[in-house]
Amino acid sequence: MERRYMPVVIFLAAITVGIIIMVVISVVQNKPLYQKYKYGIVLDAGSSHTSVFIYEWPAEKENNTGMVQQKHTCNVKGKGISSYSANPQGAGASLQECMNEAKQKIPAHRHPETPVYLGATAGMRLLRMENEEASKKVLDSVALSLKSYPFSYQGARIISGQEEGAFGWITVNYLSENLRKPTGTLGALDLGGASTQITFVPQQKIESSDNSIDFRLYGNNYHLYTHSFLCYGKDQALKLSMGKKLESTLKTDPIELRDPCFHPGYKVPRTVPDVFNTPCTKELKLANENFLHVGLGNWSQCQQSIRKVFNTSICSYSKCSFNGVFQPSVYGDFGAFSAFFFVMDFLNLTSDSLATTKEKLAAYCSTPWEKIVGNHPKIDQKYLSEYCFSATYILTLLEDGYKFTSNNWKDIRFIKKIGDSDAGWTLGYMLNLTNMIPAEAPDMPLMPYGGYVTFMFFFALLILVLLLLVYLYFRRSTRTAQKDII
Ligand SMILES: O=c1[nH]cnc2c1ncn2[C@@H]1O[C@H](COP(=O)(O)OP(=O)(O)O)[C@@H](O)[C@H]1O
Ligand SMILES: [Ca+2]
Repeated sequence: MERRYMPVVIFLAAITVGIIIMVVISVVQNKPLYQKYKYGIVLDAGSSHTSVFIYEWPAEKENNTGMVQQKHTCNVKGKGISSYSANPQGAGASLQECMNEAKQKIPAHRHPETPVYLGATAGMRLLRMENEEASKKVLDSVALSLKSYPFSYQGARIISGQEEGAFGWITVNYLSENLRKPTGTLGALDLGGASTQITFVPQQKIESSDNSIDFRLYGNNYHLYTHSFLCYGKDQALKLSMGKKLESTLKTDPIELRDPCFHPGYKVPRTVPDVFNTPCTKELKLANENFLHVGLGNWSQCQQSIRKVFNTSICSYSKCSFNGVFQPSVYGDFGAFSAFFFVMDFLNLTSDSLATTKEKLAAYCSTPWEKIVGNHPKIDQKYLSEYCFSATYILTLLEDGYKFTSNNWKDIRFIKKIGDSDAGWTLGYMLNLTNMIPAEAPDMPLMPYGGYVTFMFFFALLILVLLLLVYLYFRRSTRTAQKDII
């Protein structure tokens, strides 16, 4: 081969190698060239109501953190499934409207592969304690209803308090993309109507095995503390607290229950079984079944009365939250969701110091009931009348129960959603059951997307320049050759 062609050969070889590198990188980087979405459905059968969550994720990226998003939610009309104990068929029927909506929201060709899970929480735990047969019938009824849809039915069951706490923790940390980073995680505080959960990575040893859960996620080990207090959701706690007041006052004053946790001017006739119709309160045999529930609107007396539902005098560990339950010192930031958020957000108390929160709440509780109703004509009066109690309960639970202080109060973030997805146990439950959180970290793309685009751009530019140089070189050498001939 003539020597003058050597540079051409080298240029061509360089170009070929360049093209091969570009093709290889683009194949590795863009394995899925177009995105297909997959779906999953979880029903949260809570004590007060049932919600249907539809999740969506890119089919090829299901093992990456933060990829699963909430696409849609539907609130089932009426009360929670545990309220159908006398009419179990009604429980299954109640789900129809939301399940039909799910059929509309998910593309038909995905229906057969879309898993459906139903998890029932504390309302059903209480019904199971009260009447196991009835709780089975209710679960059978919702199972039958869910099986009639074209989705892939994966079961309807009562989840444990530990699962409820741990999956809530997984949800908030998955959505905050904390799981693949060496940085800290977010503790999870969930307040329901019938139970409440606290879950976090503690700094101290976990002294009771009931409160300890271990996970290996994306190559990291997590040693979690979790506890679920049955009967300490806000609706059952109200019954506990009213029950205590009734026990001490009805004997002397059988007509009126004077309650500092309700607004002055609030007066509602109630019956004793209204308060004692749950396994959380002991049955009281009282001749007079009717009483008048009268509000006093006194925040500090309200807090005093709520403190009585927390037993802090027994503890067989180095430290306890309440009722003899082991709890290490709270550590790190916390996401407080569900009713923690609903109540504190309604009262605009999500971003003040603990002292200011107490001051504002005291003023709110002492506001006359008439004025509260006038200010919020559209809010359901049952919810409205209970916000003073609920917020006082939340402060007492967090401060006296879990031992948050004015110093770490700001570590509690009252949240409803992270991105488009609700904070709650449902997402974590689905991620776990579909094995979407691998124990080991999945392969990362070769380079971040921005770096990839820049790289490809400059590489393409380089090849263009090389082609230009080859062209110029050829033109010059042919001209020289022609001159030589002449
Ligand atoms: O808009 C609201 N304002 C106040 N409380 C609410 C609102 N929406 C839901 N809640 C309350 O949140 C709680 C949800 O509890 P859930 O039904 O999940 O019970 P569970 O988790 O104990 O089984 C209930 O006490 C319900 O009344
Ligand atoms: Ca709940």
